[in-house]
Amino acid sequence: MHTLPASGDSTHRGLHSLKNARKALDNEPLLRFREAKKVLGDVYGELKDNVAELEAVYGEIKDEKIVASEQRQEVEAIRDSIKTIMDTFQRDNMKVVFFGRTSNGKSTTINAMLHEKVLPQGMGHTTCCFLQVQGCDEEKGYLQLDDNEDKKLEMEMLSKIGDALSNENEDLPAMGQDSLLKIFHPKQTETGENRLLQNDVVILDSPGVDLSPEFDGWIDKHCLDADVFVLVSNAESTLTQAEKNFFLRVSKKLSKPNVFILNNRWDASAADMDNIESVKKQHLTRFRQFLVDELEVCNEREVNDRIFFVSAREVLEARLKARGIITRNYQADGHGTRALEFQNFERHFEQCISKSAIHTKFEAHNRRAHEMIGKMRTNLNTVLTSAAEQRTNLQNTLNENTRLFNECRVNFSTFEKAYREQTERLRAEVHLKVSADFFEEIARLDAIIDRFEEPFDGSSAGMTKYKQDLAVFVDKCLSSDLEARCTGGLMSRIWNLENDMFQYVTKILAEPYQNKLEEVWRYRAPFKFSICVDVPALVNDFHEDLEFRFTFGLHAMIRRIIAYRSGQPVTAINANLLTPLSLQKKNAENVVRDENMAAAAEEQAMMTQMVLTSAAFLANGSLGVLVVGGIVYKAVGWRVIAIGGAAYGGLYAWERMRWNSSAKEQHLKEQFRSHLAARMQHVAAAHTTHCETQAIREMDQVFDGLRATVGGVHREMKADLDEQKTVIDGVDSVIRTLGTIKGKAVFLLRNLEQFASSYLRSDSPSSP
Ligand SMILES: Nc1nc2c(ncn2[C@@H]2O[C@H](COP(=O)(O)OP(=O)(O)OP(=O)(O)O)[C@@H](O)[C@H]2O)c(=O)[nH]1
Repeated sequence: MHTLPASGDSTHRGLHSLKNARKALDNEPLLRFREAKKVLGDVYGELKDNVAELEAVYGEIKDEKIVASEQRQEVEAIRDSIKTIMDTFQRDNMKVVFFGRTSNGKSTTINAMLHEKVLPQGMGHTTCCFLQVQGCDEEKGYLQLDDNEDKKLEMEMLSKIGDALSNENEDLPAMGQDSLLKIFHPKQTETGENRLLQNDVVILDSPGVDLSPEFDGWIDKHCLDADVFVLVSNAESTLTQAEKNFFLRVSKKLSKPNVFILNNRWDASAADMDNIESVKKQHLTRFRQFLVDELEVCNEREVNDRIFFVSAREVLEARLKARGIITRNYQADGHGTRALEFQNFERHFEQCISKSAIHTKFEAHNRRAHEMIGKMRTNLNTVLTSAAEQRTNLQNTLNENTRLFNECRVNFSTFEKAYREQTERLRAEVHLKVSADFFEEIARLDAIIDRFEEPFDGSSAGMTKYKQDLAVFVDKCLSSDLEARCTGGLMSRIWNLENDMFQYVTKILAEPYQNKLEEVWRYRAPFKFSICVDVPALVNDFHEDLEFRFTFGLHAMIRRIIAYRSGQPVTAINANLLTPLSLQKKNAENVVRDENMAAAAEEQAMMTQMVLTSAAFLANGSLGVLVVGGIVYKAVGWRVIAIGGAAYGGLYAWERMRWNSSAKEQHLKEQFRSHLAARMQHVAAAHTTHCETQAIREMDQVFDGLRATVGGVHREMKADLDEQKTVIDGVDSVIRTLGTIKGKAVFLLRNLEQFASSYLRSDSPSSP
């Protein structure tokens, strides 16, 4: 017995096993069915895996543009069809139906073919319903009623249920003639393997056709899937009309059924040696006529392999004896020839049933598999086309976005360069404007100071407070004036510049990102210069000089010279210049406040000393004075000297007369203005730089804000690009996977073609 791997065994998938075993299998037609079943089962198994893989791939693709619901549903439908076919596939078998009149020996023939007494037989026994024998993997056989598949009955019940004459079957379920009782007989028994059952052959025994049969019902219920019909006739009589009628109905319902005719009980004719050949000839003529002309199921050449003269009883008993079940067997003359004829029948029967079953069962499955693979390929092609289109779209979008991204980066660096140039230009403008405003404001100082109307108090404390208040007042006026001038003059310029920057950056950003910029821009406060002149600090070293001092007096002159030489306001020069330095140091608290001022005081003292020394030199050198006086006297005459002296004295008297409180206030204000103006000129450069810094800082802030936003946008764009690349990679991988599945489908198609040529083509060994 040849053993084949069980159907669905993946390690033996493919057709190669077939080729290797081809020769052996040609002699074992029943194995061909199993092998074909296995090969096609493997194809279906692979198709199922393929569809499952495809379904999983579709499941992962969320994009409806690639896989439309129509394609998904189609794959699900293919998956369900495969499952249904595979389920029926497992049940596919080779079916033979035995017909004939009562007691012609159908049961005996079946038992002989099974090498075992499976069905009850005997003269006293009449089969009353359809009995179907099929193999089971269990060790012990059992019965099953067709309409109650869940219930297993004991094998011992068989003779009671199947026997119409039994008295004990009254309490058993009523079995109509067309009802079916399934007999599951172990494929493997203690005495060996049952070849037919092992190879998926199902045998159906029928009630006698002479028992008022309902042919149509029988055929519809039990015979539509039959591969072979065996008519067991009695060699001692001829074919009855009932037998003929049955097969005429069969050949009407099934196109070209495979019919074998067994002339059973041929042993009974053995005694009549003289007539045997003429009887056989007579039978043959009738049967040929019936098969070829009436039924038209075979031609003259084939019919010889369809009619056999046998003795089922002899064969059965011989086989039972061979297995040691009985000790004596029935044999009549010529039993050897009949035994050979029976074997001949079995060989032809096996070839016929195998070929027929392969065709009827697997041709349809093969065609369905073709259709499903075709559908799957069309489905795959649709999805592949959509995927390719989607990929092109994605790639175009990616290219466009990459171009926008690069363009945006280049534009921003161009913008940055332009921004640097603009800021430098703005710096120059701020410099010009602020310094001009500042100097204008210095020029307007007397007007500001004149607006200060606090009553003037000449006392020392009153003076200090007056000066402090004046400083605060001027500071306030100056700061607000300068702020208003500078901001007013530059605000629109700065705002325009900022707006231009915003507009430019808006333009270089792609549309979806523009609103981000607007959000940043919307909450920006307008620019304003913050100006702090700090007048109190500037007039910190201011020392008013309200002593009456004649304009052309020595003291005033020295101070003016020192102020001129040191580049400081005259009011910053100590009033007590002629007081010795050692004495001044005792009042150091008031005069020298810090190291700088100490250094200034020391410098002033040195200058005073120098001027005084020069004056003393002139005064003390009497000879020099006399010489100079003489020269002057000689040059201009006494009248001019007298007029000069009178003018000098007159000037002194006039100035002395005008020296009152109001004059002091005016003097103080004038001194304050002049001191402040000089100080402000000193700090003008620092002030301008401070304003420039503010303007530049403002611009930098705006630029930084824009850069941060653009940077964020760039990061976002980059992330988008990366994501798009990932999506494209995903689509690529889908296309690759689908390509692989498509390749597998093509391979499966080839397998199906090969299957068809090996099993289904008319010139294949299995073809009928
Ligand atoms: N001499 C002889 N007797 C046979 C032969 N075949 C069957 N018989 C006998 O005929 C009788 C009836 O055989 P079955 O096999 O029960 O006949 P059946 O066609 O199954 O009858 P039903 O079950 O009633 O339809 C049995 O006693 C068999 O021993 C044969 O070839 N030669």
